[in-house]
Amino acid sequence: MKPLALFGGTFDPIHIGHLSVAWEASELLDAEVRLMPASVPPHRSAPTATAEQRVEMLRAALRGQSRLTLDTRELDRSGPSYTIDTLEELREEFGDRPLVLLLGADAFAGLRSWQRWRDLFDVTHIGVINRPGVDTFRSVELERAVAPRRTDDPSVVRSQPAGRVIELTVTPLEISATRIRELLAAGRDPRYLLPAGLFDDPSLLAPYRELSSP
Ligand SMILES: Nc1ncnc2c1ncn2[C@@H]1O[C@H](COP(=O)(O)OP(=O)(O)OP(=O)(O)O)[C@@H](O)[C@H]1O
Ligand SMILES: O=C(O)c1ccc[n+]([C@@H]2O[C@H](COP(=O)([O-])O)[C@@H](O)[C@H]2O)c1
Repeated sequence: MKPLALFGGTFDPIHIGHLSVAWEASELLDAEVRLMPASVPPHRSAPTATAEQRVEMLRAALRGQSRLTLDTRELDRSGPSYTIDTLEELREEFGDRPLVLLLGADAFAGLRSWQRWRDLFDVTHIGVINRPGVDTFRSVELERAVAPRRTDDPSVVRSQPAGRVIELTVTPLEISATRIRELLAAGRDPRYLLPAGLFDDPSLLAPYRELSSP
């Protein structure tokens, strides 16, 4: 069955790195991929842009293609957007369809500090995406914990609803939202690090440009 993959993030703002790795993950898994903005991202300070502003940027970024779509369900909940709550809700909705939680290697490295992290494997597979400068299995404890679940075969992921960890090797792109916020705050114009749609409406990037205003 065609898997449904969820790529959660703060997307403050969405950048070309997110889009490119999500696109390649969708090809590698032959999956439908949804970008899923966190309303209140756990484990980090409040984003610069509001949830509504981040969703507007995502809409602008995703325009003109249909492979990647938007899932705003986390905006309907108050409090921290714990992934386990979201995935349990998705499991209820999608029955036995394979679900894959896509995580960049840096996000995956912190998995053991997540809310009820072990329960995630009851409801989803995890697809780990390489990221420049991050050793995907740098934590021996995490490597040991997931070793029995690892596979490099997408057909295994397609044949069961949850419980496996698959490494997805994508074109590495050293782009981060932190760097983009710094550039915008410095009055720079990171045109080719951001999707073109974000430049169509000047109000979309205003929250970051305002950081440099006196
Ligand atoms: N260039 C990239 N390559 C691979 N994965 C990425 C890349 N950028 C972001 N991700 C992944 O996308 C998800 C959402 O990331 P997030 O929205 O926090 O972006 P970020 O660029 O890491 O932001 P920030 O710099 O603000 O921490 C995470 O799983 C993260 O690991
Ligand atoms: O559920 C948790 O405890 C948890 C802890 C940290 C991060 N997450 C999720 O991981 C995704 C990436 O987070 P971030 O902070 O790198 O944008 C995003 O969907 C977050 O909601 C989830």
